Amino acid sequence: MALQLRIYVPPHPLIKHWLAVARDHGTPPVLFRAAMKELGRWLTYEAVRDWLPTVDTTVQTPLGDCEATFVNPEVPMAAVPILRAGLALWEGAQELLPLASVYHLGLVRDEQTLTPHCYLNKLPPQFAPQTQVLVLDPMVATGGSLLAALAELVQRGVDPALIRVIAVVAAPPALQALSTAYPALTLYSAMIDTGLNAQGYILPGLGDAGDRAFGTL
Ligand SMILES: O=P(O)(O)OC[C@H]1O[C@H](OP(=O)(O)OP(=O)(O)O)[C@H](O)[C@@H]1O
Ligand SMILES: O=c1cc[nH]c(=O)[nH]1
Ligand SMILES: [Mg+2]
Repeated sequence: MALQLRIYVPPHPLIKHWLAVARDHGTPPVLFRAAMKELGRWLTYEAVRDWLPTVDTTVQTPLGDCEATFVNPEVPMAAVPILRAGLALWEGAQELLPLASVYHLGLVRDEQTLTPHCYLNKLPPQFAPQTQVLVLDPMVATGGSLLAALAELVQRGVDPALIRVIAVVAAPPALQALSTAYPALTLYSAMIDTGLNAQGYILPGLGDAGDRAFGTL
């Protein structure tokens, strides 16, 4: 059977709540950052529930032996926040993935062409085999930035089937492009919105996530 992009919109009240806070145009940067942090936490919680590698063993409680399951620290785990706005999501995600190696990728869209320009690439030349990668990009609009990030990962040996993406708002043009280029990918998003405006912003979206997070409107 052919692979198909898997898109999950977790029906979680906390995700809905923090998305509403982030969308509200009156939300100041300090609260917007808090909302992105919470969205990063809960979307990651959902994204790793059947994905975090575990190892079964036994522990001794004060009263005796007990079967136990730990997160397996041997399996390589990487996180790739796409700057700037992905940093705000990572604030929450890092509390769930303290063992992940963090590789920052700085991408900014050209406002006219909407193509991404890379200004910082801290990815390693090659990832270890079987590395699981969580990519954090809050806005997936045209999908250009995410596609550029995925190309860098795959070029460095990452299996697309081992990549999970968390986003806050995704738009149909991006999902179409992702599904064609990376059918093995899995994406978790707080919401899928209707489309883009002429400037490439998601409608209704939440505006420019980077500017709102860092107060640079
Ligand atoms: O799907 P796309 O059309 O590529 O748009 C999505 C990108 O746009 C935003 O970044 P931006 O370029 O505004 O940089 P910033 O995070 O520094 O504001 C957002 O954080 C995504 O990375
Ligand atoms: O709506 C959008 C689209 C791209 N980048 C953003 O920050 N917001
Ligand atoms: Mg921006």
